[in-house]
Formats: sequence, C-alpha cells, structure tokens
Amino acid sequence: MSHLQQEQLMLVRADDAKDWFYKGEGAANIVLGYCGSALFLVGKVLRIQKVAKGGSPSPNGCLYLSDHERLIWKDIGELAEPTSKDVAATAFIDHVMRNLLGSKHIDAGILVHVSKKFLEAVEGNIKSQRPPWRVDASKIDVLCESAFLISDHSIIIVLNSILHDALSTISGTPKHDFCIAVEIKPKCGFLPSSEYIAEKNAVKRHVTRFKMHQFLKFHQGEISQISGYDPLDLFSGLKDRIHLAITALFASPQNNFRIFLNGSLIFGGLGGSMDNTDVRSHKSGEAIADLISACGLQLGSFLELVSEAIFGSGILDRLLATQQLDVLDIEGAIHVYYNIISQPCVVCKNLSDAELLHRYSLLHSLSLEDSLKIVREYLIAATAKDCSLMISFSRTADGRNASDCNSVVLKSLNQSYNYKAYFIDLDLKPLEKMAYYYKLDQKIVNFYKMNDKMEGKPSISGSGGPPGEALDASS
Ligand SMILES: O=P(O)(O)O[C@@H]1[C@@H](OP(=O)(O)O)[C@H](OP(=O)(O)O)[C@H](O)[C@H](OP(=O)(O)O)[C@H]1OP(=O)(O)O
Ligand SMILES: Nc1ncnc2c1ncn2[C@@H]1O[C@H](COP(=O)(O)OP(=O)(O)OP(=O)(O)O)[C@@H](O)[C@H]1O
Ligand SMILES: [Zn+2]
Repeated sequence: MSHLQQEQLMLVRADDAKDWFYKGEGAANIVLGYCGSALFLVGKVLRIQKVAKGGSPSPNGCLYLSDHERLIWKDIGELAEPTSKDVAATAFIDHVMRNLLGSKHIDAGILVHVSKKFLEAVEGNIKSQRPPWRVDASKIDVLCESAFLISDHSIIIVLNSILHDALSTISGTPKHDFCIAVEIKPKCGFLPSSEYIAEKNAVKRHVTRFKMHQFLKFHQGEISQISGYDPLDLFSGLKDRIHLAITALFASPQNNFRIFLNGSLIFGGLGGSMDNTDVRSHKSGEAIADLISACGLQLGSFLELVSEAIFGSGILDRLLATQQLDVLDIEGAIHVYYNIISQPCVVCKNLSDAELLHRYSLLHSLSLEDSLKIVREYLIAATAKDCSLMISFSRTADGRNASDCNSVVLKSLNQSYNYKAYFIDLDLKPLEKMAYYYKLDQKIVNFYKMNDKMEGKPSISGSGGPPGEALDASS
C-alpha cells in the first residue's frame, strides 16, 4: 500500500512530500500536483492552507466560524454547526455554490489528513519555486491538520492515466494526444446600480471595479502595466466581445489568465498578481505560440477556441447571476453588516450629509432576518467575484468524444475539441472582511477619481507606451 492510505486518506510521512510538486498559489492556499505512483492520486492536486508570516498558525487544524457567521449561514446544514472551517468550506461549495453555478462545473474535493511532518517537508521542498514575495508574506500552515484533494482541472483524464494506455489498445477508449487548459479569473462582470452608492462615487456606475482597481494596483507597484481587459466584454454573452476579452487577457495576464500544457504552466504568473516578478509571465508570445503549435494549434486559433467554449457553454451567465446577488453594493451592505454585529455603524458615524444619512437609516431599520439575507448574498457574490474558471481542452486521437466532456467546434479549422470547465477557489469569505471591503472600495474609487481629474492616465496594455506618469508612486 502506498504511504498515503486510500481508506484513511492520510498523508503522514515526511517522505510522502517528494511525490508532490509546486503547482501554484493564491493569497490563501498553496496547490501541489502529484507525481508519485499511487493510482488514485494521479490527476489530483492537494490544496493546502497558508498562514501569514507573523500570524499565528491554526492550533489543531483550522478554526471555527464566528457566532455571527453561524447566524448568517444557519440554514445551510453543516455551516451552522460549530464544525471546523474545512467542513464549512465543503458545505459552502456543496450547498450554496453548487446550486448557483451548476454541479457539472463544481468539484469541492475531499478532505485528507495531513501531518505536521509532511507539511514541513513540503514547505522545504517547494520554497525555491514559490514567488519570493509570496514566501515573504506567507507559509504553509503546518498545524492545519487537513488539506483538500481535488481533481487537477488543468488536465483531462478519461481513465486513470496509468491504466489508460493499456486499456485504449484493448477496448478502444478515446485517447488524448494533448491537453491544453486556461485559467481565467474574470473578477466582477457588471456595473453596480445600487441607490446606496453616494453621488460622489457615481463613477462606479460606469467604470468597472476591475479598471479602477488596476490604477490603484499600478500606483502601488503591484502590476507593471494597466490591463486592457474589460470584464464587461467577457460577460457580454457576445462572441466577438468575449474574444476581445480573451485577447486582452493574453496581452496582460497578471493573475487573471494562465495557460497550461499537459498540466504544466506555460503562460502567466505563478502565485498571483505581482506580474513582474515571475519569468514565466515574460515568456515571449513567440515561445508560447511554438509550444501551442506543437498541439497543432496556432496561438490565434487557441484563443478563438477558448472564446468559442465560453460563448457556447454559457458558463459565465450563471457566474454573473451569482455575482449580482450583490444588489446593494458595499456602500449599502456595510450598514446592514453593522446591524448584524450589533455595533454602531462606523460609516454613518462619520457622515454629515443628511440626505444620505436618511437613506442609510432605512437600511439600519431592516429586520435581522432581512439583514442576514443581504449580507449572506453579499458574501456569496464576493466569492463569485473572486473565483477562477479552468477550461481544459483535448482532441481525441481517433476523433471521438469523451463521454463526460462537452465539445466545441473551431470553425476556422473545422476541428472539434473536447472540453471541461470547472470553477476553482470557491472559498467562503469571512464576515469580518466587510469593513475591509468598504475601505478598499472607497480607496479604489477615490484614487480613480483623483487621477481622473489629473487627466493623464497610465497607458493601457498593448497600446505600446510606457506606463503614464500621472500614477507614478510619487504623485
Ligand atoms: O478584493 P480584490 O478584488 O482585490 O480580490 C482579492 C484578490 O485580489 P485581486 O484583485 O484579484 O488580485 C486576491 O488575489 P491575489 O492575492 O492578488 O492573487 C485574493 O483572491 C483575495 O481573496 P482571499 O483574501 O484569498 O480570500 C481577494 O479578496 P476578496 O475581495 O475576493 O475577498
Ligand atoms: N483543481 C485545480 N486543478 C489545477 N490547478 C489548480 C486547482 N486548484 C488550484 N489550482 C492552481 O493553484 C492556484 C492557486 O489556487 P487557488 O486559486 O485555489 O488559491 P487561493 O489562495 O485560494 O487563491 P486567491 O488568491 O484567489 O484566494 C490557481 O491559480 C491554479 O493555478
Ligand atoms: Zn450606517
């Protein structure tokens, strides 16, 4: 039996760590791919929680939901129970996000037990591959006793890959000659229209949060250029605009776009938005085109294929509807949050505008049930605004479709491809983040307004020029 025992789903020995390689990370988790020989782990990734450096690791596994959070999620089975955050995370995906986004595109994974020894060995093995700024900020939470085992959505496995070759000769199982996948973090795909947005922030009704945030990120040195990607294009439901969005994402991938070839990252940054720190994001367009053409696809055709799959699947329609559960915008939801935590509203406390105060007083007079519903839906929408979509494509060698895949035809080549689409990173957002959301929102909009007045805007990616001076950190 392997060092990981299937019946107990435990990764305990330090020696088990060598079978796992660094695949990527976000702000909260590190994801490892499997390169060992246990059949039931082939094609899986392990998603391990991180802890901020200097922050206290979680004693005895992951923490519990707060009392207020349990109140918010009281109707959702295990979410209301005083179980660990891991159990809550699975319940949130299974009972909330699955219904909203569709079972076919959701994979909550399973919880496996991981030992401190195993996690410490992993930490040592992967350190040199992590982006340095992520290493400075966070490390694996070695006291967290569980991790998620999830299918690797950057590959398509028809059958267990080890059995696959053997079986395909015997039974004619479709065999894939390559697998190419994209990961897209679409961010918020609509413009808010809430009556609770203050008049001074009216710009939020016609400029996307993504675009405004780009200006702040650029100013803070988090990105090296302003992206030309417009989430409204991606979510438009129109083929040409979707294609425009995919092209813009390719031109400026940041943490919004990645390409994997047979499970390996070939384009886009590892580990997040600091796009200027990772050599992979600087691989030339030509090198990527060469890698992709080894699969018989020109780069342009590949981007067309991705657009076609997004358009044909309609998968973003459900994501958009889920994001739109944020009806009041944070400028409305923040007041309701203070109703729930039964504390004086910090926003109203600092307001002198009588008309606005009156408007917000209506929110403060809502019942607890109504307040809970509003904040619950705000948090669900926050997850939908931050998740990513992975779409993996393959062409079967004998031209047949794998039964569990959808198919898309690339008209320009008259070629059909199998694809699977999955949402990843459907984490439940902590309630205590509401105050931070409000602050960040105001920071983003204030910064954008300030620079709008100064007229000189940084250049958009692909327009050729260097970043503009108006947003230089010293300005
Ligand atoms: O607030 P945003 O829009 O900047 O989103 C955060 C993301 O930043 P982004 O702008 O996508 O680069 C941020 O991504 P990066 O760390 O920048 O890759 C996280 O996804 C963060 O979520 P969490 O703290 O891990 O739960 C995200 O926080 P949430 O707002 O989704 O809670
Ligand atoms: N099921 C999966 N299959 C393949 N790759 C995955 C999978 N889950 C995550 N990854 C890779 O690992 C990276 C980090 O994972 P994830 O987005 O879940 O981390 P996170 O810390 O929760 O992110 P965020 O910063 O958005 O909170 C992803 O960007 C993706 O490249
Ligand atoms: Zn208030």
